[in-house]
Amino acid sequence: MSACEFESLEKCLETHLPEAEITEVKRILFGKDTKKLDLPSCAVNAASERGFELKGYKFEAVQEQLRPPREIRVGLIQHRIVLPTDAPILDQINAMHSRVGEMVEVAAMCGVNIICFQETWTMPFAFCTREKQPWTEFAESAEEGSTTRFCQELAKKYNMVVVSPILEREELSGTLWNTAVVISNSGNVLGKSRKNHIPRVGDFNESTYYMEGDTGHTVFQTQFGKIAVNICYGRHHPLNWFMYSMNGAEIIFNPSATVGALSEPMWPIEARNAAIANHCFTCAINRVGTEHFKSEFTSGDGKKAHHDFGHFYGSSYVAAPDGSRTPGLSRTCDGLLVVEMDLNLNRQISDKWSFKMTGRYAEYAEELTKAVRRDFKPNIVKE
Ligand SMILES: NC(=O)NCCC(=O)O
Repeated sequence: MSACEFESLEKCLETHLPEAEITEVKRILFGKDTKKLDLPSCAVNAASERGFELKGYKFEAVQEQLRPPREIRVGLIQHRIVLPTDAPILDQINAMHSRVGEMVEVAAMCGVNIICFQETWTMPFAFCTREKQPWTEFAESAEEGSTTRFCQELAKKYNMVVVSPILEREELSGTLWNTAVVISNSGNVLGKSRKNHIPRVGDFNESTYYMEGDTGHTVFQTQFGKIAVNICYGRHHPLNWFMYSMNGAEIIFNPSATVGALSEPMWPIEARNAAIANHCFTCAINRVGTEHFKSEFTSGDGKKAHHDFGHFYGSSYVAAPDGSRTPGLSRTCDGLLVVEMDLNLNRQISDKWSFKMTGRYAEYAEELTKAVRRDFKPNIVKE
């Protein structure tokens, strides 16, 4: 079986492990069991008719005496590109709008309050090619572009916060950015968060296209909680997660595009670890499928030129501050993951483990300030 045919680790465990052992294996691998959500049959039927996986889970918190529960639902959407990469650009964008639109409608049936799409969701992940044309033509204004307009309609129609990661062209300067547009459930653009860390690994030649973000670690106060967006490669940087959390994020989304050969063993660990370390929820989203490009490109490793990036392995999941996590969506199919969470869990776990309280931030800040200077001398004691 090839990597792009293997459906999921969870399915494999369930198929092959004895009944008596599966509960213990899952407890050790995934933490406290997440209950399955009872999703409405209209949503289940619509997902099946429209050919995508629909899964729902619930993280619970203790009922407090003084604070009411803060239960909300998030939706994560992963999908493959709809049309071939050489179809006319507008057709590709429109096809993606239509696919994601029908998935968001199902999310609305499931009572989702905040939805997040995958990184640069309106286009193929063409940055492997290093060609500027035609790929930069997918870039749009974060405030006025057709994709933002489309998401504003969805947000208003379904009373849903929409996190829409796109390739952004800044209107005035023409500069390109990798940006998540955050649209309030009122339909207004609340703001945008630009990708802070640009990969320089494998075929991820993104530095050819856009710059490191200049929006810092913005947190967006929505009606359903405080959210932030740490785009893809930023998940390898623990301090990036940390800074969103320092600014008060209760949920950090990680819209991504990454391939199996490169990052799959890291995928289940990084966002989950960030949830633990920062006493918050994290939501990791990855696209699916293999995208074929007309012109061949090389990977600078002496191997033959090729037409694709490899397999994007999906496996989107949500992690909670207590270290538990949902099962992932499939590695191969389009899917919608609906997760109910009580945001009170963040403070409950913070009170239990106290990582935030016990962090020696003033000391780290002082030492880091020295460490980034040219005249820095590492603190090493020698005999
Ligand atoms: N899109 C992106 O930043 N990918 C980089 C590779 C990875 O972080 O797995």
